[in-house]
Amino acid sequence: MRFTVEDIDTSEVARRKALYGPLTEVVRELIDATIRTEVDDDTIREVHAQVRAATDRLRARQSDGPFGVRFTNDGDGMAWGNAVIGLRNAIAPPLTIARDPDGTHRSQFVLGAAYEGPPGLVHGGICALVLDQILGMTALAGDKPSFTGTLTLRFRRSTPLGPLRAQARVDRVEGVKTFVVGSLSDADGVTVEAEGVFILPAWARE
Ligand SMILES: CCCCCCCCCC(=O)SCCNC(=O)CCNC(=O)[C@H](O)C(C)(C)COP(=O)(O)OP(=O)(O)OC[C@H]1O[C@@H](n2cnc3c(N)ncnc32)[C@H](O)[C@@H]1OP(=O)(O)O
Repeated sequence: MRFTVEDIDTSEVARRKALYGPLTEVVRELIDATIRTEVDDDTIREVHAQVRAATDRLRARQSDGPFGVRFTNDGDGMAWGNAVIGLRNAIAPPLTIARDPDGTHRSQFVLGAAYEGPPGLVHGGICALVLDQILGMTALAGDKPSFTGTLTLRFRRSTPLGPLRAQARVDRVEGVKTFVVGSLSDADGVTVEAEGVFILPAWARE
């Protein structure tokens, strides 16, 4: 499992964020544009070649596998490949998740064309993805890892593409298990309710 420490300071983290963040954002836009474009065939072929060339340039030097979760010496996490919050992951919406003083976690975000399931609606698996992340981050206590054991969703009504909110809070802790509840909402209220059991895995127990 790729939890690693990188010997870098905050200014280097800031430099990398400023470098990679805009690249990821333009690729994210490219995904949306690829779905929605109605330009002519020749333009599609030209853009295909340009994207192919750009991809080949990036692949000239790359890591052997996924990004992993890296930490700085100060213990700051860099989950930059994460599918929901990753700074370097263009399929991540991305979510910025804030923690209230009482431990509740919240996020406001927009899900566009790349997350469609039924027409105009968010794919149910994407709802699960977002809720798994925010419930999982809510379950984390200190530097201990926490893995989703069971995630239960109730899709109360369809979730429209567009601006959304998610929130989560710890319901209770029983030994190595943290029970978290949360929801996904649009402007009219809750669309999906979630309950999760997050577990401190045996290999991380002292
Ligand atoms: C910045 C970084 C962001 C981090 C946020 C991450 C958010 C995303 C979270 C994820 O998506 S994690 C990836 C999806 N989950 C996994 O891949 C987990 C795969 N499963 C496992 O690794 C293990 O099965 C697991 C760690 C869940 C449990 O294995 P253990 O060997 O540690 O469990 P053990 O058998 O010791 O059981 C401990 C307790 O948990 C209970 N338990 C075990 N598996 C369970 C399960 N699946 N669901 C509910 N409860 C479970 C078990 O009954 C027992 O309860 P009691 O203490 O009351 O006896």
